[in-house]
Amino acid sequence: MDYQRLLERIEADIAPLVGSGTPAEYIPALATVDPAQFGMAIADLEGNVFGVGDWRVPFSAQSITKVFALALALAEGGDSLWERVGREPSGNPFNSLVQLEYENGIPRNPFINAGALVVTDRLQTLTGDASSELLEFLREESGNPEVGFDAEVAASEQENGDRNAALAHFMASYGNIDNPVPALLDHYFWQCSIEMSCADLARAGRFLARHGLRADGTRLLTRSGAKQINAVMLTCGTYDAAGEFAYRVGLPGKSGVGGGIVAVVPGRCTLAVWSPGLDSQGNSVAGVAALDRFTTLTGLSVF
Ligand SMILES: NC(=O)CC[C@H](N)C(=O)O
Repeated sequence: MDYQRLLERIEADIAPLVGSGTPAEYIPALATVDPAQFGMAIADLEGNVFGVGDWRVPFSAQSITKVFALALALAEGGDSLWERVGREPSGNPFNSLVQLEYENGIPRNPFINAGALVVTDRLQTLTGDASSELLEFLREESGNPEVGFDAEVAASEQENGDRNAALAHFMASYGNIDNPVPALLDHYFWQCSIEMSCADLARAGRFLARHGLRADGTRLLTRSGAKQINAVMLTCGTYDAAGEFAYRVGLPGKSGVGGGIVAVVPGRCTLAVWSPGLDSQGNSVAGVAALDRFTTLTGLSVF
């Protein structure tokens, strides 16, 4: 398949949508990003990367990092993580508190903030330095040693982090957080602040398309483990829009409020798209439309 021509067609098709929606306003450092940007990249399993638009521009990966943190926590600590976090869609906004009390401090899934805090807590216990471990992993998988934290975004999240702090303290009251909450929040905010381009993210996500094999050919996850993460991405990766995303795109995907989305075609390729304007559920308007075009034009969905 000529991925380059395909990407150019998609870019032209969705051009009218670039700039629609609004960048995340609750994190001030993200609110000022120019919404009129769009990039998209495809990394195939032979090592090629194709891209259009702003595909080499680093942006705030935000919740996309939750997939990589989950993969690491499962690879290093095994399935006991699932005793502390579920695998069901929440049907609620990503930063919602409402289910936690009547579900005894067990978050619905690892991709809403509450669940991601549990995953980072687990990774912190396993490694002693969750955010640095994650950064190192992302550098290795993307092949880009320049991937780094954005200190301004991390500080902005910390200063406006009451909701995440509330989630973490509330889960700690149920015994579902092992580390001191301030240290956990620190690692979580640094994790969310990691800056990557579409090219970096498409490369870094290839282990999900390669059934668990890392960039260097070693195994991170079993074939079944990779399938399981892809399945949770499909059902929970875009929060309370996961049903709509599956309907339109038909691929496992994980979004972030920086406007990025990573999607996986198992056995074939990984896609990353970025455009900062978000819809009301926190997913990139032009990004979802571009992935919708991709599966519509190619038939490469999991269905
Ligand atoms: N959906 C997201 O990307 C949310 C991540 C953001 N850092 C938060 O914790 O609120």
